[in-house]
Amino acid sequence: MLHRLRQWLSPDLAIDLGSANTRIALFNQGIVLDEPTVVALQNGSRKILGRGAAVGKLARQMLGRTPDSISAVRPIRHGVITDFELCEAMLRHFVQKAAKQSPGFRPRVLVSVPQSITSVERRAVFGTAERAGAGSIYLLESAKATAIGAGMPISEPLASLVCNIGAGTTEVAIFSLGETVASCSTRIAGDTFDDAIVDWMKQRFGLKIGRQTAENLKREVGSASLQTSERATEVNGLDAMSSVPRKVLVTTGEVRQAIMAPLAKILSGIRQVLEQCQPELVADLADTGMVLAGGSALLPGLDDFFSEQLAIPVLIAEDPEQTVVRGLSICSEHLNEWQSSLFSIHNS
Ligand SMILES: Nc1ncnc2c1ncn2[C@@H]1O[C@H](COP(=O)(O)OP(=O)(O)OP(=O)(O)O)[C@@H](O)[C@H]1O
Repeated sequence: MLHRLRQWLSPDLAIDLGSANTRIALFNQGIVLDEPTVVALQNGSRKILGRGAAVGKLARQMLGRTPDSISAVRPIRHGVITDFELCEAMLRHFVQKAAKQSPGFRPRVLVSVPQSITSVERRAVFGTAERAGAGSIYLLESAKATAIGAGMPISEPLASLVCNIGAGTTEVAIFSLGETVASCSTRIAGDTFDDAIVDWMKQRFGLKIGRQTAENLKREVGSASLQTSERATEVNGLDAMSSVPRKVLVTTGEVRQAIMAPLAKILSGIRQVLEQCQPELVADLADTGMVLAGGSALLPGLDDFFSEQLAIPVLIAEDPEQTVVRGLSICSEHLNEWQSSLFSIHNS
């Protein structure tokens, strides 16, 4: 009864604070916010535009096409906070938007963090969440949140292999009996694919394009596998020599070539995780396979690519970009059960 009253006055929040997107789920209500992790500032100032409201979707519209007087900033890079002040202001805005809190009450929040986070970076997340209005704060590694969100049987004496490829980090882990048996966290993910496309367009076509155009190109015709049907799209850019606008036609095969180097690095990270494991557990994976999550799991053919290279089945989680926040949400509804997996601090 008391628990229900507290949830009514100040509902628990599960927050996936991602490099590209922030997602918030509320106790018993599911995902209530899904917005880009971006804030828009007046140039030369630290003030967020629109009296603090130019964050998320509104700020994203400004990214890449901002007038000279406005800059759009992502306060999280590779899964860790790089600009505390802006991250705090953004988070406060998102928390207020996600749930009405009764005066005097601070919500309990559960936030995902990369496995490779340092103790200093972890303290920064606690501090930022606290100043943004959180009461008790719990942190959970995003690989474990992914496995929970994907409904994997991580407490059983079986190997469960998960790979979450977001925008700024790739988190790979094998779980068995509730413990992390082997893991790897790299800063190669969707943003790296976009950078690789920018570089490749310059080398191959002598065309300069921005990151946003590269991301659109990846989403429109990108693929990781030869089995995906070939598509093509026209890309606008600036001629690298003459600086005049120019268009080129880019195909699926060309985007695949552009992102192959970062993809190979992610593959090598997964292989390293497999090598850290006992042969019996790795043998389980021939049946259980790997679950792929994170927004980059939406890249067509990524499951076929990993499946061919690793010779195990690969499944894409349902709504893969939401797997982490789903896992956090499940965890926040059963906090006692997952206590041993969490880092926490408590404020009144
Ligand atoms: N259809 C698609 N094809 C390829 N990539 C996609 C597609 N849709 C989204 N992405 C990529 O997914 C990434 C965003 O994923 P996600 O929202 O899981 O990241 P994040 O949680 O913000 O980042 P991180 O967990 O790394 O901090 C971006 O790089 C985006 O380009």
